[in-house]
Amino acid sequence: MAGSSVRGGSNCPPLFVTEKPTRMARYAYRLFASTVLAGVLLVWLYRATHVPPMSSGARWWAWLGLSAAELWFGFYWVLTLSVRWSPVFRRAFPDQLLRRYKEEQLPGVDIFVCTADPTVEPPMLVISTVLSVMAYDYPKEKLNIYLSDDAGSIITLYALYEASEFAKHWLPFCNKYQVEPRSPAAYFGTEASPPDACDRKEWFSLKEMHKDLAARVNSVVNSGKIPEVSKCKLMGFSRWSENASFRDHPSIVQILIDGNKRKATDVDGKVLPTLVYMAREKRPQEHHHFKAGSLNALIRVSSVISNSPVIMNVDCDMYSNNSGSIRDALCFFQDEQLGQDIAFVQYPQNFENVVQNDIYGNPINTVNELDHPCLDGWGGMCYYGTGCFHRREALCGRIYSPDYKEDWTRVARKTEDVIDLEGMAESLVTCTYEHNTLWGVEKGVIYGCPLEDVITGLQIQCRGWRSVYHNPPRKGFLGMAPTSLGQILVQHKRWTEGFLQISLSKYSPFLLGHRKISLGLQMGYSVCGFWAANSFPTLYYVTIPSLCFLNGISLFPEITSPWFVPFAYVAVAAYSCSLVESLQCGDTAVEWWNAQRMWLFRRITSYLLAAIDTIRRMLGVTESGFTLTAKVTDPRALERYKKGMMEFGSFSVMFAIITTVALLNLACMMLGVAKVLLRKGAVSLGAMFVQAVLCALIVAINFPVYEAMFVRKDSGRLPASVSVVSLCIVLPFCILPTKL
Ligand SMILES: O=c1ccn([C@@H]2O[C@H](COP(=O)(O)OP(=O)(O)O[C@H]3O[C@H](CO)[C@@H](O)[C@H](O)[C@H]3O)[C@@H](O)[C@H]2O)c(=O)[nH]1
Ligand SMILES: [Mn+2]
Repeated sequence: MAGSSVRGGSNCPPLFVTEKPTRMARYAYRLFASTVLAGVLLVWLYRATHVPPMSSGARWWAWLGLSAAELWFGFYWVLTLSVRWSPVFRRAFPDQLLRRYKEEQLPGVDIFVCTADPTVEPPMLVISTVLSVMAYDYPKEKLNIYLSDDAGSIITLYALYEASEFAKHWLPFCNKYQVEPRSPAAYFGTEASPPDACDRKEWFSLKEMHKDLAARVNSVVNSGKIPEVSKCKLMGFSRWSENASFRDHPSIVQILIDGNKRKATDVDGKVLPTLVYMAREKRPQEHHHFKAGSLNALIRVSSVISNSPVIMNVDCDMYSNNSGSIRDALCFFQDEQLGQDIAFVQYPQNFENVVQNDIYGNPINTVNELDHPCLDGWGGMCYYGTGCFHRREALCGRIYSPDYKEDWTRVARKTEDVIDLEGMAESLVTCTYEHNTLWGVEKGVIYGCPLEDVITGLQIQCRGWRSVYHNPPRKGFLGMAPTSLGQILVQHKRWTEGFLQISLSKYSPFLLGHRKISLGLQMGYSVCGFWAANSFPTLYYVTIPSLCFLNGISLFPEITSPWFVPFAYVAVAAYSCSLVESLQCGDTAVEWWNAQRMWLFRRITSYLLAAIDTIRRMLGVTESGFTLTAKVTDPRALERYKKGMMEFGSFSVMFAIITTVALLNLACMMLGVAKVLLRKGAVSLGAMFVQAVLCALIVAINFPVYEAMFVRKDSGRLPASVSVVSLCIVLPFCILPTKL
């Protein structure tokens, strides 16, 4: 995509540029989209003008449902145009930044890492992330790292303490050899031997040191006991009482490295970044608001310790993969011409643990390479909760005004005395602190929604700020994608519920964003906002036409009819376009095919259950929660994942739905074809052609399900209980009246 630069003239060279696809490419896409739109309209027209007589009973009902489904799909497709319409691509020039600002003129940066459970999120994983962000290529005295531990676990503090010791060797090493990535686990995990530039002895001794660190931390994880020697070195350990627990403990803030102190130096005598451990107070009767609550606590704690104008946050499993990310992000904030109103810079989510041809279609390349650049094009990439740089003022509720001038070099520390400072910080993260304040409403991250991040970003944009999306060639962050079907579906259910809640609340992009953000952006948000609404039409489309096929009820135009053309055109055009996009964005054809399967599975399970649960919650039956996404997988399951085998294993309603749909279509296809051939000969297939193809495609895409059901013997296969339940549902449909 060759680009044209959009920027007015100025004296100093820009810190970033924005590129767009060529005008030709944009118009070609729009032309294509209008032909598809014409097809959609014709499909609607056909449905409206060929309604069967009501006396035809089943056919009439099936027709009605199908029309509604197609009406929705058409409408939804129009929404998705917003994330294809006008992508923009950003390029930052950190060298210019270096030339323009001296080190002491650069802003301080506060980095937040969140963890919530030392069993689901192993402390070694957490500290690898912490070490990767401590090692950013940025003046260390300007860098402050805060770890929020929602489990309030002494083991996590211990791991962090060990990390602070290891950092004294790791940071100078990274600096000396320009190491990438700077997560020691990721680095030593991929590099088997020292690169040429490295001193061999130094490299091996550091690797050994890291191995020892892992051994010490893991032994404490296993035993649950902190070694006495460490206890003497860090006062924080004495703060845990016998009866403190996950849900019931006081607030603890512990400054492990105080960057202000001269003695906090690495082995080369250079300053280290400030490192702070925080566990906010938890009491069983007080709602803690999950990750949103910890982020707000971190904002307050950091406000008395460093109060940097820039805040970055990552999930504990998302290490920094690019040591230049801070400088890149600052290029956007500090551009004199265009940076004024930028509230946050979001990096894409990329995953370290996905394999080639991932069976779950995990590499979300089209989302990262197309959807997000388009949101950016509308002036508002959304905030995704991790890998995002924020302007503190905007995050804390400031409304954008052109007169406002940021003081990038401000430093604020309430008191020099560390003990006082910790005490002060602790008083800001008690359970009652937020009572009757605007925290979670106007200030900080918004509460009450499983997608706190998206809603927060939207609110910031509605206050007049813009956001940008930055996707440099070397990925900024790498995280862990769930690698089992159940986990993925559950994660998507949480997201879908979150999006649906947003769409139905006063925070809906159409209400909150009315006249504040562009229509394109409102539509862009709604693409995810209406995920849940896709569930019912999709479920209908993958069951009813097949059942009708079995029963000889035709629902689509005959293959010889001119009305067949729009149906065929829309389907072929939409899918080939999606395939081409996917290939262009770097997916393989297999990945695309797998992603289509996951798309189907998510729609008939995660989206469906999310819709049902949201309705139940609106009726006051259930409360929302946050099921942590697993970060460790059973080694055998991991092997299977690498071999491209889908992981089922235990009973779940979601699996039962998937299997039922798969079995139903298999039965319909076999019985339906047999019937047509036996009774009427192949000629009569004409009226059923579309349904036969649809049914066959559903069968083809469900191949891994049949395999898991009938062929596989490993522990990840479909449990017999799921098969039995599905069979009981499908059987009656196969033997019941063939002429309804
Ligand atoms: O009570 C809680 C629950 C979670 N977390 C942290 O939140 C992060 C994200 O949780 P995870 O289980 O990994 O969820 P994912 O589904 O992987 O998270 C995605 O979706 C979330 C919203 O649902 C976003 O907040 C995340 O940034 C995004 O990566 C992790 O670091 C957790 O430690 C907390 O700090 N406190
Ligand atoms: Mn995660």
